[in-house]
Amino acid sequence: MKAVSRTPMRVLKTPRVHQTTEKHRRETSEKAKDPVNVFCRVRPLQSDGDLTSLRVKSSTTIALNPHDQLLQHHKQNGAQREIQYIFKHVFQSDATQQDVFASVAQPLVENLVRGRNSLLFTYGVTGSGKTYTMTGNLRHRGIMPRCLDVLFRTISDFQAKKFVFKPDKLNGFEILSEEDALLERQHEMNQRFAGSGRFAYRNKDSDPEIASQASVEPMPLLGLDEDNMYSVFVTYVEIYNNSVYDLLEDSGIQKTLQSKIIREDADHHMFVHGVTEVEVKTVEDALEVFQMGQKKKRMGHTVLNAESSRSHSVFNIRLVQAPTDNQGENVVQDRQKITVSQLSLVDLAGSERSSRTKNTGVRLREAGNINNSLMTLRTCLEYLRENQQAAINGFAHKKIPYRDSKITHMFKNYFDGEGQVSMIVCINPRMEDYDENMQVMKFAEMTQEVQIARATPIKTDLGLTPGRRKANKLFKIAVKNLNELGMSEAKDLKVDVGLVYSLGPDFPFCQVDSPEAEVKIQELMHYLEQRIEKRKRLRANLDIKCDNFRQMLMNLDRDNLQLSTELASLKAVYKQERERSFALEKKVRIHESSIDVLNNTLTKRDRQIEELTFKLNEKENLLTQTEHEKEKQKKKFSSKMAVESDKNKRELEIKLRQQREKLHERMRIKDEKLRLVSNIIRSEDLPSMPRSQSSEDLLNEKDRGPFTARTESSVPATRTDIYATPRHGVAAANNRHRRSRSAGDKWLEHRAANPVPLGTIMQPFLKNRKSVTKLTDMKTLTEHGANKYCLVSQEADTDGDVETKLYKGNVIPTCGGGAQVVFNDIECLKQKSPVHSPTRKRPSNGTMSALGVASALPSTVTSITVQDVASRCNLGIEGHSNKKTKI
Ligand SMILES: Nc1ncnc2c1ncn2[C@@H]1O[C@H](COP(=O)(O)OP(=O)(O)OP(=O)(O)O)[C@@H](O)[C@H]1O
Repeated sequence: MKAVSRTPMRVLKTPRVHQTTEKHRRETSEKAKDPVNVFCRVRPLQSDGDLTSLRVKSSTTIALNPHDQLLQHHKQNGAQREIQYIFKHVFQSDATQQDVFASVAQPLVENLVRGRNSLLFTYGVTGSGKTYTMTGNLRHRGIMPRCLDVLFRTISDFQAKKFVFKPDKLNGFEILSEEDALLERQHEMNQRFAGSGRFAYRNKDSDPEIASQASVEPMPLLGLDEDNMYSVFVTYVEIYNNSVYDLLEDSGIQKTLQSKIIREDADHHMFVHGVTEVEVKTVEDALEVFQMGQKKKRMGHTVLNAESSRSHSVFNIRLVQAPTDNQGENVVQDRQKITVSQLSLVDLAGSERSSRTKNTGVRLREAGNINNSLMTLRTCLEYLRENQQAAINGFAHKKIPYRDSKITHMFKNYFDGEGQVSMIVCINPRMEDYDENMQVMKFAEMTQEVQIARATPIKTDLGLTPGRRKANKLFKIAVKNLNELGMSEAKDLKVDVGLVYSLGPDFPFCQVDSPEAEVKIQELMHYLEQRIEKRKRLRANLDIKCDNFRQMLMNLDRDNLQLSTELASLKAVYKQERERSFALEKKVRIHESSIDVLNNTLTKRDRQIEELTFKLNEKENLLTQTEHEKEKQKKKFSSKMAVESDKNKRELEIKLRQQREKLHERMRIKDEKLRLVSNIIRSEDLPSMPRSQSSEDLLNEKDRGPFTARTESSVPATRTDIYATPRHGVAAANNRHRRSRSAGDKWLEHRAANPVPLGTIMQPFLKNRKSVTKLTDMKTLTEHGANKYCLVSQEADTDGDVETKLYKGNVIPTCGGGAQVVFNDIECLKQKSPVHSPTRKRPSNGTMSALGVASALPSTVTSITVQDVASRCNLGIEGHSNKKTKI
């Protein structure tokens, strides 16, 4: 920044920028001072409807404009329309966190690495983005995590082991021996395992917030002294109501933090007495410590009912560095050689006035304290600037009231001493903040004019060879590699990196015109003798080195010669191998081309297989579909068939029932007829019934069927008479089958197996007869060629009289090849029982009783019923032999 040209100033009507004088600039550079770097960051508007009071005119200039209504008010107060301010850089609302870090904080981290102190603070009204800029959030990491990140990346390979540097509680550090540091490390580890101590809670990778904040990859910084060892320490304090609190303090069960005092160390640096300094080895460690501080801060605020924006937060990063020894492996055990540099990151409280926030009570006190501390900061900077200007003009100095506020007291040595100070002015461009922003700008304007002495880098030169650490490291790697290759001579190799080609300190100051000239000359002589001595030593050393070098060169030359010969032979071998390799390559190419061809074929085949598989799949699908269809049809038909068969079954059942009913009906009619017939038969005195319509005729008529001709006219009336003579010449149903009487009738007698012998005077006349006991079908009739049929039935009545009835009929062949019997005569023969009274009794029912004649009649006769007789009488066999018998 061109310090003077960027001094902001009010512009009257037309914007105008003041330029500081050339004299001021020259004097500043002469004293190697730098102005405070003031940057401006404009945050985005919260909503699109918000009015803005600010306009960014260029990368360094902004203009503040009051709104029209406000303008009226300001005009009345004598304010101007537009005021321009110039900064080192203006970050517009779309500037990224990385932009801000790269421009503002990266140079400060570089300072830190080079051993210089820096201070960076954010200033602005509440909600203007101070914390956002300094700390940021998970997605938009602020300056602090980025500083840590870049710092650790830079020193990662050059860090001292933990506890090599130990804070001495007076803002300085001491160096522990390797053994002591190891003990400390073990102690810490024990504490961690035991779950006590400050970092007992620590668990790496446990906090995603920390992990994400430490995940960017900035480029490491330049300017690192690679022969030094580094350690990073952090402190985190809060200034609230003008009291300093240590946010990393291990307060145990106590909830409230104890306020700390600020003290000055031996080098006139201010520090918080008894503050907890935590050594951190990684960025994650550091962020975890910060988070712990944040937690404490929130807890403290809850206890005190405070607001975070009402306190100043100071996060200090301290880098401790010290040179390494001759071998570049350990830190030189000399605390005088330690360099401590510090980067203080300060997030100031909101700068608004108490009148605006309309605070009362505690809040008013807070606001008052904030105002006081910021006012003191302002006053201090103002006085500082005035003093600096007065010093140029030779005027008296004003006493700067650093002690009036903790924040100024803490950073006194930055302003009084040396270092680099930067400030980011955070602006919320909304119209409501116009007045506050004006105040902020005024402060920024004044701050930019304050000059801070540039820190002189501390050179910790021990006279040791620069780069010794790296050389040593490389040498070790080389030895290790040789050992791995099995070269035994590697063990004896030694590296000499400690050679010093320096004649020592500068000549002492000699002024020989003073009274102490003698002493001075003596000192000078002593110095020169030492120098000559040293030179001799160096010469001798140089000679030895030169001899060694020469010897080495000769060895190298010899080796070179040997190597050249080897190389020539190897070249020849190489040539041969190359030719062979060419031949092999050629073969490979041929094989490759054939592989290509095969691959092509394979691809074609694969494609064909794919196509066929596709077709097969299609076919299979079709088949499955057809089968499915078939199955469906089958199911359909089977269900249809089931329905049909059900229907048929039902119909058949109905028909069967009808048939059965019909049959029953016919049976009933037949029974009825038979009953009548049997009644007629049993009637004792058979009156000569007119033959016109006897029951037998009725029966015959019914049973004859369509193929049977009525015999009524041709057959003479049958008379049932116990004395009836046998009749001959029964009319045939079919004239064609009539037999002549002269031929003689052939009788088929159908009787029981053991008939009761007929003891009657009258014997039945059956000439040319054949007896059968069973008549199953027409075969029996036709077999014997009978044309007459006689059914013999024997019954015993209740008096024991045996009655033998002979039912006679003609056998008439039928058209279907069967035969039928037409009964036309009944003969009744009776035997009187000698044991019973001659009184005749009619049988009570149609069944012949076996009582009384049991001994005389065989059992078969007794079982013959009228029904049986009727059914036998009614036997008409017709049709073919395999046809059912018709009844
Ligand atoms: N440049 C920016 N870009 C995006 N968001 C921002 C920016 N600056 C601030 N904000 C947002 O504005 C809000 C207020 O910001 P922040 O807390 O940093 O203000 P502050 O000045 O620190 O306030 P306080 O004085 O109360 O601490 C936050 O939600 C933050 O994310």
